[in-house]
Amino acid sequence: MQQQVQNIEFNSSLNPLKQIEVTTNVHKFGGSSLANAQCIMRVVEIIKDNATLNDFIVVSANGKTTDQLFALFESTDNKEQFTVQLARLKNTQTALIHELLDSSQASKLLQQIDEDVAFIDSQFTNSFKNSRNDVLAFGELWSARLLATVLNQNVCKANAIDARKVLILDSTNNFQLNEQLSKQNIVLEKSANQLNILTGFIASDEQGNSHTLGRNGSDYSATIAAHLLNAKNVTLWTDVNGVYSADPRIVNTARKLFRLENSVAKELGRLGNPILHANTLNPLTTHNIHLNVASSFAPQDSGTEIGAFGEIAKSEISVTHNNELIKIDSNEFTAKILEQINTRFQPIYQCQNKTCIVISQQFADLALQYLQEQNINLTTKNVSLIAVVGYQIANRGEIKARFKRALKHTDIAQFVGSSNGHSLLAFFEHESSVELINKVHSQVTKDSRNIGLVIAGLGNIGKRFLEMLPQQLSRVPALENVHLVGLASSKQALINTDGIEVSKALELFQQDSLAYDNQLLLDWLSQHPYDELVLVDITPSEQFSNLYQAFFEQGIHVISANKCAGASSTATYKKLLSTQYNTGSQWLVNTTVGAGLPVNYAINDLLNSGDTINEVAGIFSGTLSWLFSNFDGSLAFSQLLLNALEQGFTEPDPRDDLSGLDVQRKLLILARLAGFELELEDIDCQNLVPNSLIGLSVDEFLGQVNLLDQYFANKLQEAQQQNGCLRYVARFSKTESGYNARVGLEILANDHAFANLTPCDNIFLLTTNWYQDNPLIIQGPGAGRDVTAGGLHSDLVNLCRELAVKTKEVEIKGIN
Ligand SMILES: NC(=O)C1=CN([C@@H]2O[C@H](COP(=O)(O)OP(=O)(O)OC[C@H]3O[C@@H](n4cnc5c(N)ncnc54)[C@H](O)[C@@H]3O)[C@@H](O)[C@H]2O)C=CC1
Ligand SMILES: N[C@@H](CC=O)C(=O)O
Repeated sequence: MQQQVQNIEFNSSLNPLKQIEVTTNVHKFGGSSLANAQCIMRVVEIIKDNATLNDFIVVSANGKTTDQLFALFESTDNKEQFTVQLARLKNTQTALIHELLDSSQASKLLQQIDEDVAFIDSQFTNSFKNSRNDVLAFGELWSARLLATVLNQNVCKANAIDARKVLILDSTNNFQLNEQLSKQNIVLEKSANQLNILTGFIASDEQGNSHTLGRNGSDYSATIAAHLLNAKNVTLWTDVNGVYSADPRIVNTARKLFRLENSVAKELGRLGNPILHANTLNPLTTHNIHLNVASSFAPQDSGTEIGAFGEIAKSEISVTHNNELIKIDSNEFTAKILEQINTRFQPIYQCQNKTCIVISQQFADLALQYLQEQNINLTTKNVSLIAVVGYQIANRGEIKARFKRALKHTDIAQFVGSSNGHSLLAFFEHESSVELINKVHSQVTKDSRNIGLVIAGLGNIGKRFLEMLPQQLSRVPALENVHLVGLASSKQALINTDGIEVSKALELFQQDSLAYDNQLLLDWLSQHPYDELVLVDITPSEQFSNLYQAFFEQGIHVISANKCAGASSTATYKKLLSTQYNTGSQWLVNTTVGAGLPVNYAINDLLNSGDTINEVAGIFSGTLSWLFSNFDGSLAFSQLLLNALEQGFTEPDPRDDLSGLDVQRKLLILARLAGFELELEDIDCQNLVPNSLIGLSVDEFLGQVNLLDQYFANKLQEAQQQNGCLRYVARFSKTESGYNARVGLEILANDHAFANLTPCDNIFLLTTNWYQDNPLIIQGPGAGRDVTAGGLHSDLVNLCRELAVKTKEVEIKGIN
């Protein structure tokens, strides 16, 4: 959370950014994010929403400017072509300036552009001999100056910094960063209480010569700056909304990886991942700096976070491929040559016997030139790579086996594990086909998605659900990627994005849980780093069920034992269903009626198969079933009620059973499921709680529970006089004009189907078009710890099966 600090001066006439002290964050915007005036204004909005004063903003050149600057060097023998290209560059910049700035702000920048263009023009005559990097630097310089001026005009004070005054490379040490000098410089150059806009991509040496940090070097500039500034976060704002489990342009089941372990991200970069470049992560490893990849086109999406994470993030697997590699074989590599290759050309692979290396084609010319100078005999070959990457994946036998299975019948040239253990590499002497990459991805990831599980309510049923969880997770394949990440009671919550050890969950909850309120819970849930989040509501709380709307809006799936939302007003219920439908979140409510009995599923199946429900009747309360089956006068009614409470059948407040409210809610849930629209009040309900016991607390009620006894003794006598028995019955039937619905105490004949249940059993009698004369009956225990917790587990498995086949259309700006 960002820290608010008072008393820092800022230009109050402008829309101020949040002001913070101490921590600096670095935001880097790539060329496509700054391609035109609209993009730049979008970046300004992102900065307003996400940056704080004293942050560093690192920029690439606008759009294709760097490509166009490179193109100038190809026209050194054609002045006419050169002039046209230079004019195009100038026009792009002047148009941006005019579009974005007031005339007073624009004039200074326009004058600078004129001077810069004149300088570039002057270099044509000497074929850019010594000024190549100076010319390339203009891309980032223009971009930084423009953004700083736009921010000054619209948001807050901003200061453009030429990175050549800051980042100094050591010409005596392979042009490595001179850290000490660069650190001093960045402190000197940065302006306090302003935004500092640093040019990406460029640096200089001690003599003041300009250098570039290679293609995509701006990411590297950003992480270097973060390292020098001891920053907390670096966000790479780009045109994709994260790192995917494979290139989403060719693998349409690729899923976004919300969190990547540092070493895995580094390995992806090393192997040529198009988003994480090889050098980018190097400066981050010494401090605990978080790196985020996010889309400037969809800033509200959560991107990929890279850092030191625990087991869940470490279990992520991805597939990367690279068709632009070159394999160099030689028996004459010496240790010294290999060392040079390692430092200068970032080899992807080096064979154990040191007779071959594989490097990216990007370095091929330079590497071959270097090897020629060493006078060694070698052969070269173009190769391609498919790599499976994951934390210590080389030690995960089952992944290796699946990868090999996918490669069966291919003419693979070599299959090896990387020396760091984080990747398995398959090399081919031809381009890897799209089909093969898809096959490998599907085999090794099994298209699985990480599912976070949050349990709210750790009482009677919640505890049992939790007890059953370890065995379920290890036994049921559909739950393979389910991770317990949150626990909540009414006042305390424990949230751990790295997962809560299931076998010690209650213990950890007792030790580490913190006080929370609904807003805090919602804030956390809205930022969860999982593909899917499932919340199991095992509370009796209406107030908690009021959060469902927000859960569904965020795409969170809900499994309810809590009946409040299912029995809420028609308006609320309909809104929940439509939100849930629109966001694709699922809502499973099987245990709200009949505990683990599959009555909800049966009604759904009948409707899906074209049947119509005409009547629903039965005994829907385990507690009332148990009480009236056992109530023969030998024990007082109150004594039996306390026994039911003890056995976990009753609601937390047993008056919810006795009042009929629980049965009324269940009948409403079933009637709605059957397609009828009605309110709770439309169901006639007989309340068995005398007025004198209604307003009391649960404890007070239990203290005076014997006040129930006389009434029920009388009722029992009445039933016995009629040769019948007492049962609390729910009845719903369709009529010509609508429906009849009531729940209440009835005297039934002793041979009635509802009269001969095992105590605690529920019975549901469904009369439908197809089950007309001989209604469908579902009967069995309808309350209790095991059957209810078991029913919730059944919902969880069904939900996870459904989620496993869910494939999301990958939406990436600039791609589709
Ligand atoms: N007992 C049974 O056989 C069945 C129960 N159910 C339902 O299961 C739910 C739980 O029942 P029990 O475990 O018996 O209740 P309980 O009273 O033993 O436990 C309820 C738990 O919910 C927590 N809680 C209450 N308000 C909360 C809130 N606002 N936020 C987070 N947590 C909150 C409490 O701290 C407690 O941990 C109820 O909705 C009940 O209707 C459903 C089917 C069968
Ligand atoms: N109290 C309820 C519990 C299940 O919903 C019952 O007794 O049926």
